[in-house]
Amino acid sequence: MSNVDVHCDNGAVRIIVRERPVRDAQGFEEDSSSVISYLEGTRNVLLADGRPFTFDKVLGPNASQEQLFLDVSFLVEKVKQGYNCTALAYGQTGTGKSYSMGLNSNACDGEFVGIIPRCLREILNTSLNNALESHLRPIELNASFIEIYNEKVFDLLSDKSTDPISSRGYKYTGGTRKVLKSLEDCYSVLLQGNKNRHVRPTKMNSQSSRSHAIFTIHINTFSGNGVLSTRLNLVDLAGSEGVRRTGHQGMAMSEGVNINQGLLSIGKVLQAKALGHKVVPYRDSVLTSVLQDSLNDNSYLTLLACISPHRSDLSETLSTLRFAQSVKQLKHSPHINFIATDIKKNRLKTPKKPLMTPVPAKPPFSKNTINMGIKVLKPIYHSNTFCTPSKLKRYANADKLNRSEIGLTPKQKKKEQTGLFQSCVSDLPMVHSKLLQTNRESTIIMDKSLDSRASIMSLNVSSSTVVGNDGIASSKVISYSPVVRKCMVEIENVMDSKMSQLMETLKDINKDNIQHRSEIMATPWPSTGDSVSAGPLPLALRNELKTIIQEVLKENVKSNIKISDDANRSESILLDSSLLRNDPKCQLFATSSPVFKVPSAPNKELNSSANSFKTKQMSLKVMEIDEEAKRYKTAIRRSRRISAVRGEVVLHSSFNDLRGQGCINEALRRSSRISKIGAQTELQRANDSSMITLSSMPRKQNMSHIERRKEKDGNGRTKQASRAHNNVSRKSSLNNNIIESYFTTDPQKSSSHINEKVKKSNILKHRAAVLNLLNSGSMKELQVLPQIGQKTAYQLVTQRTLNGKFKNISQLEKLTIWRGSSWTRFAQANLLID
Ligand SMILES: Nc1ncnc2c1ncn2[C@@H]1O[C@H](COP(=O)(O)OP(=O)(O)OP(=O)(O)O)[C@@H](O)[C@H]1O
Repeated sequence: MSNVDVHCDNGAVRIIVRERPVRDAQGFEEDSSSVISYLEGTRNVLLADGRPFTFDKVLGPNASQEQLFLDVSFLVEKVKQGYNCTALAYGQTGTGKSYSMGLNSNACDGEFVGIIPRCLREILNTSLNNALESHLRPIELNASFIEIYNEKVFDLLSDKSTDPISSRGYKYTGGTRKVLKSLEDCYSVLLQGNKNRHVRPTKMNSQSSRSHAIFTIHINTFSGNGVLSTRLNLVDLAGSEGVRRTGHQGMAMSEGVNINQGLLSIGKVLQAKALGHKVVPYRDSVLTSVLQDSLNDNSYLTLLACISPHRSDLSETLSTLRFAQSVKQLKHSPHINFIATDIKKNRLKTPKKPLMTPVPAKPPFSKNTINMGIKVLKPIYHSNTFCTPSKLKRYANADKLNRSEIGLTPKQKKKEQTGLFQSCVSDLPMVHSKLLQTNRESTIIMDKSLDSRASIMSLNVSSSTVVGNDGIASSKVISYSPVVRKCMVEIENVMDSKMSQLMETLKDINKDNIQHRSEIMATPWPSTGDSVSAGPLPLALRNELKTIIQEVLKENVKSNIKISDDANRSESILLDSSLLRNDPKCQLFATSSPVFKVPSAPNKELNSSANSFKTKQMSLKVMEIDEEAKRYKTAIRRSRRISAVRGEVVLHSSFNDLRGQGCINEALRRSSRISKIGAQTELQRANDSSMITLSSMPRKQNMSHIERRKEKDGNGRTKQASRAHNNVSRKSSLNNNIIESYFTTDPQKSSSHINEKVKKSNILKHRAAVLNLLNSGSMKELQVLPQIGQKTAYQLVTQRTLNGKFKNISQLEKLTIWRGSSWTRFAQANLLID
């Protein structure tokens, strides 16, 4: 058995096992034979009672302190490089931990000096050498010495070393630091700490350490603009011991328990780290919480496992060897602890972001601009302005503001206008390009005000659908703004004059071709939605056009079309000048813009008899029909309601007449809501004028319509059918009474001097009828009344069911169903209040 020099690797975690010499047989029986053996030729394998264990280095009982330090000295090198390092002495009591670490009584003398003084000496020599070589890298050495005794931290270098500085639950913030400038300082620190340490003689060791001692060498190396702050922790753990063998009692036994607890917790921490657990129980004991920085991954760790050669200590020896093997599983990856102190200096050295590129100053005028004494304005973006993203965004929005409401710049708008005119001209199939070229300048007189307005106003070109008299979409058309339409009227005028010239020319040439008119009429015209093909027209088509244009021109000459700048009057203007447009074959001018929302049927009527009416007469006629349509709509609505109540659809003759005149087209476009408002207005008007009956012509017609319908019901039905019908009509007789009450008064009387008594009695009758209807009518019947919708009817029926019939109007008014002015509107619409 010989001491084996084992080559150590440079791993972050290293395990060194040292066997102490055989103890003297004092006090208890000892077996002189050792249970530890070593394989020859190997330096890192030992056999404990025949069980092999492999470590980084195994030191036999004859290994000197110098040999041990050589295996540990690499930690000194790592500390000087800037890494945190920890040397941990672990083992059974009396196995030479304190001896190896150099914390026994004769620590500073001779060859028995342990690891701590040797490290101090090595580090101190290095710092002195560096100080001599260069003043740029001075080293600052400090030492702290604490112990953990009974789960309390004691500062061994403090004057009050007996007072704990921290205990379980309180964070350890560090002890007294002694500056180390010479070997004497180092020795004095060691002696002071050893003197204050808790030591008790035991059966196993005459100077048994009863605490875990932590000697820390703090090294601050100034490097450049920062400090390398590292520390070397040299830990002498208390020895594990069995109460039975040591024979401790009382305080000594409690010390042993705490010692074993600390060792157990450090074992748990190392095991958890070795197994890769995310949660490491550092706070299980004060020992592990103090050593947390030394046991983490950012540290070089060397474990010195001290074992006993005696068979009596075999179990403890095996336990220590197993613990050492588990620590070998740790994978540490330490890094240099550099603390930058000169922050300002570092900041200055930090590369700055390149400055934002300024927007080049754009001169407001070019260099060639002659200075006419005008004060040159400063550019908006001067050279000192940096073009930040927010500014760019703001300028982009400013550019958008210069655009028109349709998103076009003035230049783009002008371009669009030019293109529009060109397209209008090119799309006119009957206008030949040569005609426009001749005498154009003398004919076209574009108003400048129009031009300027066109540049200001938007083009507003949109497409929509033209709805025919039957309510079916007939064609898709394009609508333009009033300005564009005026311009198109100008083109019409030009075209008319050119057409007249053309007709005069063609009149003599193509007389024979007119005979083919019937064939041309059968030729299908392109639909409005299709693009009209440009190019030369067939001869037959031109002849047909000639006839149409001749007819139109006659009217145009008489109409004396004028263009007004008043955009509001563009409706009538375009109506008057739209003779070409009214022709179904000239659909280019067709439009569904609001301008052309006048009923189309009168236009048709006018078209059919265009030769017999003058333009002014046409306008008057249109206005008359339109007014009539407005007057008829109330009567139409009421007759339709009566029909709906009776469950039949009655088409009044006047209704058909209206349809023929195009008024029904207007009525169909109106929503029921507008109709209700109209009815309310109508009733309001009747109320204001103190006239119950409607004296106008449509009301008369409506009255006659109801009477005729009654006669028809009486004469045209069989007895059975009329009986069944009477059942139905009886139900809605109240409704009819209400509605007819509007018409029963003699119009002559109402128009002249109406009798107040008759008026009052009629109102009372009417109110009684309304009340009866509210008390007996169904939901559907109640909705016949103005201002009664589905919801109100439901609420009225509900109130009637819950509270009984309504006795009078005031009871009706007190219902909670009315919201806001709904009662007033309902009462006024039904003449329930004056
Ligand atoms: N390798 C060795 N060479 C010579 N003497 C040794 C060696 N190891 C230990 N000793 C001696 O054994 C005795 C006990 O050593 P030490 O106090 O260091 O044990 P320990 O492990 O620290 O015990 P404890 O844990 O109780 O403090 C000391 O007197 C010491 O001189």
